[in-house]
Amino acid sequence: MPSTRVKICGVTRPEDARAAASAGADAIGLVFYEPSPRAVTLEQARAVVAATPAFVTVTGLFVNPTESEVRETLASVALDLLQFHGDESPSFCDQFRRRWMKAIRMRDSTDLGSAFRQYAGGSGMLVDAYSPERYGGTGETFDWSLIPPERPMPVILAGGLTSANVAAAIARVAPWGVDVSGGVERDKGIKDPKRVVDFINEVNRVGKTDRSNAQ
Ligand SMILES: O=C(O)c1ccccc1N[C@@H]1O[C@H](COP(=O)(O)O)[C@@H](O)[C@H]1O
Repeated sequence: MPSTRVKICGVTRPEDARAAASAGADAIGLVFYEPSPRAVTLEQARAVVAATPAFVTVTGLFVNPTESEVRETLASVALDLLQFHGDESPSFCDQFRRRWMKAIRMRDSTDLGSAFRQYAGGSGMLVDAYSPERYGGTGETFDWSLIPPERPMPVILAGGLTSANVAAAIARVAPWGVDVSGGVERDKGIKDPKRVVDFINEVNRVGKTDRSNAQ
């Protein structure tokens, strides 16, 4: 039985990528969205990628980018997976010949079943907390019962996760993976190695005995 996968998002420094990989992260995330305090330049992104070992998936996070922004980033940074965290359409996400996942910001009225159908071409669906002020990285959780048990694709749970609540989240949602940013930081954009280790240890403690739903 596979353990729940872990992505450490908002990495800005090579040493944080190395620490995440050593702690057992399956993926890291680079934020290409300038308003974010975790945004990286292309140069920073290349340095992080160079420090990331094989078999750790490098994810590029975008919020309502233009097509040329994504293409220019792909031409310059070796990304394995694209994460679209804004209002991108399925055809926009699908045009880069790269695996991608759509982030859905959950509110009480969100119909996740419809989102699964719309974004069926993705490699997964990331579910995050809704905020009227920000597109993500809010550090807020949401009502996990909004995620239905039937899932046609892997679900990655995000939003306000920490080592203190990730076990409960996995027990409740049984996601394919979890994604964390603020919950493992020392300062915005600077990861805390101990928090990263504590988070991944907690996932591994409970994740192996749970139903890690691939679907
Ligand atoms: O990290 C950001 O600054 C960010 C900005 C815009 C969109 C998404 C962003 N981060 C993603 O948000 C979720 C939840 O983050 P947190 O753990 O609550 O801090 C996660 O997927 C981040 O990758």
